[in-house]
Amino acid sequence: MPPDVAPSMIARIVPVDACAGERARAYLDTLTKPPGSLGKLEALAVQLSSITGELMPRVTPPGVLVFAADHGVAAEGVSAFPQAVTAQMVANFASGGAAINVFARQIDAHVEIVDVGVASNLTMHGVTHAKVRQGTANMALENAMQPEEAQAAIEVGVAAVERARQAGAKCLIVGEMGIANTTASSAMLAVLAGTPVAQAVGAGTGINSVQQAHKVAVIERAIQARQADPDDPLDVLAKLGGLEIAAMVGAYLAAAVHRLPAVVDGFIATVAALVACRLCPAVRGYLVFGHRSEEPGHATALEALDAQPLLALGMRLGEGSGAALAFPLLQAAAGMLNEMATFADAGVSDNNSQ
Ligand SMILES: O=C(O)c1ccc[n+]([C@@H]2O[C@H](COP(=O)([O-])O)[C@@H](O)[C@H]2O)c1
Ligand SMILES: Cc1cc2nc[nH]c2cc1C
Repeated sequence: MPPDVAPSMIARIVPVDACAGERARAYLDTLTKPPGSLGKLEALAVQLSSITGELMPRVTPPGVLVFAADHGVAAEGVSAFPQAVTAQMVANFASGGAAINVFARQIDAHVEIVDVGVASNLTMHGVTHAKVRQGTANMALENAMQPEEAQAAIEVGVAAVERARQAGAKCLIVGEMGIANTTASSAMLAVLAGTPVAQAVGAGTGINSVQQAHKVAVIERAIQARQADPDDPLDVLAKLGGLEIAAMVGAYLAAAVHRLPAVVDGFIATVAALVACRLCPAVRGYLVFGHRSEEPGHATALEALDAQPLLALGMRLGEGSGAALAFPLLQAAAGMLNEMATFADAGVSDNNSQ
């Protein structure tokens, strides 16, 4: 059995640098604006300094990582779309036609699509082959993954961050694609946050209320049968999770190891972030929450992480789309620290001059 990747990563994570954050906070008040007038952007600038340890943090170029995998629980009829759409969308990502491709081009991001567990064999150009298995098992009938498979999928996420870093990425935008992964995420969230399943379940890709009641029943049955330990995030991940969700956990851990800001996307991404933060609470400081998804469980997941996302655009797509759209705000926050003139530089009277 391979050595557990999560503990070895966790040992390398240090909390964000609060002193660097304080220096940025003080410096912001010397810039040519009334103190605090850039609101949440100032808090974001402070966070970027505390993540990188630098008064003048850099977030460009960003790297987009999209992890794709299938879910055995799709066989229970919990999604509005057939399982084949996962592979079809991976092909669409590879040819540059998906929303994430468009948004990534707008921010000059390098994009890597990683097959961590798509059910069919993919051979197209532009997809990294890192398949751990051909989709998870149906969690209603058996554990979604073996613990070693979850570990291997975490390792896929770690390795992808390493490649993004080698390619020069200064900020990570992490996304996913996987038909039925809202079912896995809702099950994980219900166990990890101790909330009723009905509160963690939504329409995903667009199921109706009758189908949603069925989805709740499938998840309740799976939770009852799997008996995942709520105090053991890796147990929850392996028994109820997904391969792409595990890869995202690995990506967030690796971002923290390398002191890179990671922009969290929607519901599935936030549940993965919750696993990473339960494994290592110091990861939380490295995460910037891009948007609030329409998926109702997202509110519960965000609350569990005490997170307030930057945007709320009524989106529920996934792929990293909401995180990519939030990225220009990180650019603005970093740009403020790097480029704004101080009162002294610009010869502008500050509020202590009268
Ligand atoms: O990111 C979100 O908040 C989000 C909310 C609902 C659906 N999705 C996407 O839709 C797919 C999962 O939906 P479903 O209905 O198949 O479970 C998966 O590919 C996700 O990327 C994503
Ligand atoms: C078309 C489609 C695109 C997606 N992107 C992320 N999840 C998705 C689900 C569907 C169904």
